Amino acid sequence: MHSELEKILISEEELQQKVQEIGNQLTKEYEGKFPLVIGVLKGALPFMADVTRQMDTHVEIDFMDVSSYGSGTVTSGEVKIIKDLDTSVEGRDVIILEDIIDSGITLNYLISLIQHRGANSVKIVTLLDKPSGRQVDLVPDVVGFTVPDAFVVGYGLDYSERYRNLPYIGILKPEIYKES
Ligand SMILES: O=P(O)(O)OC[C@H]1O[C@H](OP(=O)(O)OP(=O)(O)O)[C@H](O)[C@@H]1O
Ligand code: HPA
Ligand SMILES: [Mg+2]
Repeated sequence: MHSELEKILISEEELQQKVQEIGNQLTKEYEGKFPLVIGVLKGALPFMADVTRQMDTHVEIDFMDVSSYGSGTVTSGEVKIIKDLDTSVEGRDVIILEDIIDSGITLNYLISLIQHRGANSVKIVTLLDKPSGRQVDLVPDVVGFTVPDAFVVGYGLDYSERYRNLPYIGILKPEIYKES
């Protein structure tokens, strides 16, 4: 385990097992369709790479980069679009893939945007859900794991742009983010 972690919350094996289950579920739900899978950068990158490879249907992929955290552990409450989609969502069956829903502010914004642009359907799939952080009313359609009220890192999730490359999810030692 990385020395700056308090503990491992979800192992690499548990992640891979869950990703496979979610991929199978999406394969069944979108059979015969051509969903547009939107990954929310940067955190959703490993989850998106793994889950789309478990989907046995045609999929189109695209990315949005939005940010509300800056480099800290508390949301600014303001969502900025850093990179917009290349694809039109009009009439499409959209699947949004997220690494974590915490306050819900990022996804709340994205769902409204994509609905407003005329998507046929929008499904929210998140690897992690942290309900204790919620500031807006938002219930995802698919949740991999519910996590406690702690700052988690790994498998795409960062603190100050570090730890995204860990193959598991861990809880960061509080002294690491209290230092800065
Ligand atoms: O529910 P919320 O409180 O809005 O938090 C969740 C969002 O925050 C993180 O992204 P961040 O803005 O830190 O960008 P990153 O993915 O590039 O790390 C995370 O990846 C989610 O997208
Ligand atoms: O717990 C978290 N970890 C990393 N990024 C995050 N963005 C929102 N919550 C978190
Ligand atoms: Mg982040």
